[in-house]
Amino acid sequence: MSSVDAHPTIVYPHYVRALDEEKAQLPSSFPREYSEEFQHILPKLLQRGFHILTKLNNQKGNLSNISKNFVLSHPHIHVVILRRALDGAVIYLAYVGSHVQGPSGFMHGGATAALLDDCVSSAVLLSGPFAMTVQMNVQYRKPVPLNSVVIVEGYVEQTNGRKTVAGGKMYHPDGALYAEATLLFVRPRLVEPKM
Ligand SMILES: CCCCCCCCCCCCCC(=O)SCCNC(=O)CCNC(=O)[C@H](O)C(C)(C)COP(=O)(O)OP(=O)(O)OC[C@H]1O[C@@H](n2cnc3c(N)ncnc32)[C@H](O)[C@@H]1OP(=O)(O)O
Repeated sequence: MSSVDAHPTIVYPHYVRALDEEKAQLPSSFPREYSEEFQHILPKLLQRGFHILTKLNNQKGNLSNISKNFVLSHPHIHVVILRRALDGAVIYLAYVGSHVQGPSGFMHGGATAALLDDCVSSAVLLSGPFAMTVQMNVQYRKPVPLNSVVIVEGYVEQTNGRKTVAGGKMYHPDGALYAEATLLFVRPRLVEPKM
C-alpha cells in the first residue's frame, strides 16, 4: 500500500470525503474563507464538462508519491482538481493563502509558475505517458492577490513523438487573466523518475 493509500487525507484533508462521495458539494468543515466561493464556482465548472477527480488515492507508479507534491501538499495552497474527459483539460480550483507572498500582498511569481506547471503537468500525465517539463514560458499579466481564489487551467496542445506542447492559464473566477504559459514536455528516453 502506498503512503497515499495509507493516508489519503494528507494531501486533500478538506475535501477528500466529498470526492469519495463523488459530489460537487464540499464538506461543511471546508475552511470558511474560501468554501463559499468554491461552492459558487464548482457548478459552473461542472457545467463546462469538468468532473472532480475521485481516484487520486489510487495512483500508481509516477503518481504514487503525490502526497509529497510541492504544490498539492503546500500548507497555504488548497486545490480541488477537475478534469474534462472530452479533451483531457485539467482545472485546479485553488485558494492561495497568505504565505505564498512575493511582492507585498501578492503571490510570488515562482508560486504562480509552480501552480501552472503542476496543473499543466497533470493534464499531460493523465492524458499520456510520463513526461517532464523541459521548457516553460510564463507571461505574467496581473498580480495575484494573496488570500484569493484562482482558477488554473491546463491543456495539451500537440504531441509529436516524445514531445508534447501544452498550455496553461491562471485567472480570477470572473475571467480576468493573471498569467498564461506555454510548456514543452519530453518523455524521457531511459528512466522514468519517481515524482
Ligand atoms: C490524479 C491527479 C494527477 C495529479 C498529478 C500531479 C502531478 C504533477 C506533477 C508535477 C510535475 C511538475 C513538472 C516538473 O516539475 S518536471 C521537473 C522539471 N523538469 C526536469 O527536471 C527535466 C530535466 N530534463 C531531463 O531530465 C531531460 O531533459 C529529459 C529526461 C526530460 C529528456 O532527456 P532524454 O535524454 O530522454 O531526451 P533527449 O535529450 O534526447 O531529448 C529528446 C528531445 O527533446 C528535446 N529537448 C530536450 N530538452 C529540451 C529543452 N529544454 N528544450 C527544447 N527541446 C528539448 C531534444 O532536443 C530532443 O529533440 P530531438 O532532437 O529528438 O528533436
